[in-house]
Amino acid sequence: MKYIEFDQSREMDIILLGRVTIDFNPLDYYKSLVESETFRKYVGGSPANIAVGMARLGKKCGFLGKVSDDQFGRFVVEYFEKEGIDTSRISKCEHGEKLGLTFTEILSPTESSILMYRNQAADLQLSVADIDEEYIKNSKALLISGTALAMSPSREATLKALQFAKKNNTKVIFDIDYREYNWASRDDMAIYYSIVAHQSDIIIGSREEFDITEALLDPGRDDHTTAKYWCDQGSRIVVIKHGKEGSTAYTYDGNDYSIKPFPVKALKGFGGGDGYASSFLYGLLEGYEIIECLEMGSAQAAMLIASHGCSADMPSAEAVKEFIRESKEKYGDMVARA
Ligand SMILES: Nc1ncnc2c1ncn2[C@@H]1O[C@H](COP(=O)(O)OP(=O)(O)O)[C@@H](O)[C@H]1O
Ligand SMILES: O=C(O)C[C@@H](O)[C@H](O)C(=O)COP(=O)(O)O
Repeated sequence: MKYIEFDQSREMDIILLGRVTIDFNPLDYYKSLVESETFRKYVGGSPANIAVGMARLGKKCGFLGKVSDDQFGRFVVEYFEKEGIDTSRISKCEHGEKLGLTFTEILSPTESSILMYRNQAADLQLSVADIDEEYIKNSKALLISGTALAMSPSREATLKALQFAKKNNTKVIFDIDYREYNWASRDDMAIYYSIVAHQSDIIIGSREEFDITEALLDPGRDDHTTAKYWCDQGSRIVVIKHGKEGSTAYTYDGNDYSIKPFPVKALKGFGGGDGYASSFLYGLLEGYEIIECLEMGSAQAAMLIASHGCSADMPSAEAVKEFIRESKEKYGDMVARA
């Protein structure tokens, strides 16, 4: 059963809107950031990672974002171009705003944290003037990363993109992508997350992210109540992730499909979410059954957990499928059957 029908006549598969930044991941990991001395630089930011992920899987991606007018801004644009991502809607900041920087701390395979430098972050300078209807109309889907709603002018730009997507039947994917930085209050998060969630065809988030989104509605829901609420509001698929416990996709017809994480030798704790979104959405765009989308998402998430980088380590579709074949031989099926 296909839960979502994309307009296959459109040239672009997906536009990613929001944060593009730089990740600095320690090469001398398994110690604290206080002690780490050597870092490798990667393109970062959740929607940017997903753009690279989906481009490597073979999808035609475009990015709607803002970068600094300096060497780092050039680095990310050139990296995207090398990956075949359309950069025609990435513009430079004009008032000296700088790309956000993320220093990651990898204390152990299971304990990681991130430290973000996001004062006057370039990505949050995206403005309504940067959003044009034709671009959105030409894409099958638009992914909105929740952090883009944290501040003006990016907040209004995001809501403008959302309106054009709704008007033109461009499917809206909302990756709640909660990052505490740049938000003025929990109420602001609940207000803006829920505005977008109410209009999304697909919502992806962790339990904590749904709790934040629902804080002014009816806090304390369980997963089934959350999924039913958002599907009653018009969503076709609601994905709730539970880290190492696995994840479930709830569909508008009242069904749910669960997948366990693939066993893997973890290197770090982050990056899984972006790997997951890349393959899950790839599967949907390919017209796969939802359980196959989940299997690919969970597999790619595990591959990212085992890698040093996020964007740079995104695999090809063949590599994800090979990983699934090998894992199934060793460990059996990851589909959690009721
Ligand atoms: N240790 C792990 N081993 C294998 N897969 C994992 C591991 N931790 C997380 N994952 C996978 O990554 C996905 C996303 O992780 P999660 O922590 O839920 O989201 P996020 O990274 O966005 O915070 C999970 O649903 C799971 O499939
Ligand atoms: O999203 C960011 O700005 C930082 C990412 O580039 C980072 O590497 C990361 O934390 C990925 O996290 P996840 O995929 O949500 O686990």
